[in-house]
Amino acid sequence: MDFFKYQGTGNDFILIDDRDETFPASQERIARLCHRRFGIGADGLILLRNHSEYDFQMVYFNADGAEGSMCGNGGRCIVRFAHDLGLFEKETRFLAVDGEHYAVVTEEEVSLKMNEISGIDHQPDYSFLNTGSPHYVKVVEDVESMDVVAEGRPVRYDDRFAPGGTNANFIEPIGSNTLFVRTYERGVEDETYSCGTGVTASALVAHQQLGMNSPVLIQTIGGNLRVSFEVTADGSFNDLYLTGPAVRVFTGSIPDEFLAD
Ligand SMILES: N[C@@H](CCC[C@H](N)C(=O)O)C(=O)O
Repeated sequence: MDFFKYQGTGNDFILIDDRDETFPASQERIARLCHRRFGIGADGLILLRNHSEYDFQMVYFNADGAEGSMCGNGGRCIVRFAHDLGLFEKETRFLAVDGEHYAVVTEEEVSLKMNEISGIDHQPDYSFLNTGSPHYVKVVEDVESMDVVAEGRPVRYDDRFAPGGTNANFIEPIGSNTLFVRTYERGVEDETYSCGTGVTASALVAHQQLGMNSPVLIQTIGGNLRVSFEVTADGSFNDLYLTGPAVRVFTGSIPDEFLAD
């Protein structure tokens, strides 16, 4: 079976064209394919399937092999994949676990529309919101030198976010409208180079807590993204877009023994 590897600002994914629905999805198999020593290596695996009302459907699994909530960078990567497969020309609508998404591609970038966000829970030392996946966001000093795994893992498993847990983002303003964001990702159980739903959450928190305006520019370990949005009269965020590069990095074939039971 063929596979494709894409990355969006260093958040990397195995993409499978599963329009014939023959991929034998199991948690153990997907975790093995995502393993960086015993498999292909990736932060997640994404199936592209047919859907009668959309250009395609995205089915996302975290690196631990469990089906996940929405993945923003994965969403941008599957849009690039669908474009490479010739499923649309410039604009697309597809279905993901959190509903319909619209996206537009250029040569350099994929811009993905995220769902409207109605509220952010601001606590004294952190904020929490769901941008398709749950995100804790904390403003810190010197984010580049902090130990994201040591700080993020206890938050990910904290009782306040049980039973599902949360992703944990640490953000620092590095310009009037620019943030540096680092993320501990649930389901990868490590820091990733970038997290699209996390970056989106971070930009909205930065708007409310740090006075940043749309578009908020984001630096991650894996590259640059930007988040644009409109704020409605009731304080919700709509016309929310996550924009940045999404690139095919290689193609290959999964040996039959990996796919056999
Ligand atoms: N990398 C993702 C987030 C994927 C979901 C996350 N690991 C979770 O389980 O909440 C992104 O780019 O948004």
